[in-house]
Amino acid sequence: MYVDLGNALDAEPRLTREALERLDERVADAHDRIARGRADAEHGYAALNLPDTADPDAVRAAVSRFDDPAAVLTVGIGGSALGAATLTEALDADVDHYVLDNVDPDHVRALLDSLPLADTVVHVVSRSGTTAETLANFLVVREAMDRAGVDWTERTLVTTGTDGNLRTLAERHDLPALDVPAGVPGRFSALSTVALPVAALGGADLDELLAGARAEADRLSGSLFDAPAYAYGAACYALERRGAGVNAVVPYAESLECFAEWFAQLWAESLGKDAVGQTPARALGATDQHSQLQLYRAGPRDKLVTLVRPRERPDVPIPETDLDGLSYLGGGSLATLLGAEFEATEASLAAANCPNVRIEVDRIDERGVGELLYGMEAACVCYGELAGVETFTQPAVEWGKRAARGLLGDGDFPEAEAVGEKRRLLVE
Ligand SMILES: O=P(O)(O)OC[C@H]1O[C@H](O)[C@H](O)[C@@H](O)[C@@H]1O
Repeated sequence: MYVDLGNALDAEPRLTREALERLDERVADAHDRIARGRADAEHGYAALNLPDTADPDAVRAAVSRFDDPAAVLTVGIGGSALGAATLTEALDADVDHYVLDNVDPDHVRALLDSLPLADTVVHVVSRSGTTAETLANFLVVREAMDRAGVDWTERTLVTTGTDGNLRTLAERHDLPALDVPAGVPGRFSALSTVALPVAALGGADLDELLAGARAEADRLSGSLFDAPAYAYGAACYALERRGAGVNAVVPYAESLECFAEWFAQLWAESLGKDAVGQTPARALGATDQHSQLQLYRAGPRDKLVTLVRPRERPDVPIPETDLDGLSYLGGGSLATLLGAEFEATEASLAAANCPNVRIEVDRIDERGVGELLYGMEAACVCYGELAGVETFTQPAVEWGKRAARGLLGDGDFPEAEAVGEKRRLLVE
């Protein structure tokens, strides 16, 4: 992964090279802390060991029972869904991958009605094994398979923690089950049993994916000027401290659209604590140049824009045309056009003093995606260390989960009482 911070300097909010150099001492401390956490496989830090601890053979063995399915349905939410969706989209999986992460009844019904259930693998994923949306959706999927005369126990793979409802269910029905590795929070689990099975079913080379991640891990060092992941994490932290409370992530590749969604969870849940954090915004280049860019360039000076692209990509030629006005396009190519749009946007932000960072990988392939996902995770952990937040918890999310469980009658949760205290100013 390549990180170019040039356009993040001396813009507004103002971050200087000298400030980054001063911050580098703290990056060295952060690196020591991260290295210690990894060595002791502490909760959260263990995720940064996945390039070495993940077992691609076990994943391949677990999916080998499913013979060339037409579709894979991931039933999971948040970190139990976004990593898988990111991988299959980025790597152009050779299987139709669907994700059931929401419990909107219309959507669930329509999706299940459209799936070839007899030829679909259901991968149900929940680290805790208790997430209401996931468990409810799985019960609905099971019943739909029953009704379609499909033996769901033959079509289901489970990934979960050592206990919880999903583990009980897997044991009761003797379902094949993979363990979520210990110490790996959901949003850091893309390179584990959580997302690798669907990537394997889609024909991805898991070894190359992990090799890419390992290459990025090997670049971690005690200076942000030598470690791309830390360069990004530290620059984001420093810019946020100076007022860049928004981080707009703009991949210039359709196949990385979901990556931006994955990044949003990683950044928001990990760093949004103690009144710090950077709000992730999602956009897609070049499409959103024609919608959101106006705000990024000319709106409040509270933003960092992160531009992401591969250095090489397959191309499509643009046919010659005899229309004079289009002669600058004819004979060119779509990749050249997209590259020009990327550089024009970058320059336009810089000209307006909007800090922006360029992140590149060589190609959007297993290696590049492994580097990118690992790099962003390490960047996030570095930012968390610098900000002094608990990167690997999500107490604010848990609050809402308890309130919902209380409302649904799953126990006595004081948080549920807040629902009855809702204030109203209803305008009809
Ligand atoms: O994997 P699960 O335990 O079902 O959790 C799924 C998701 O739910 C929660 O709300 C957490 O905030 C997320 O970090 C997590 O990824």
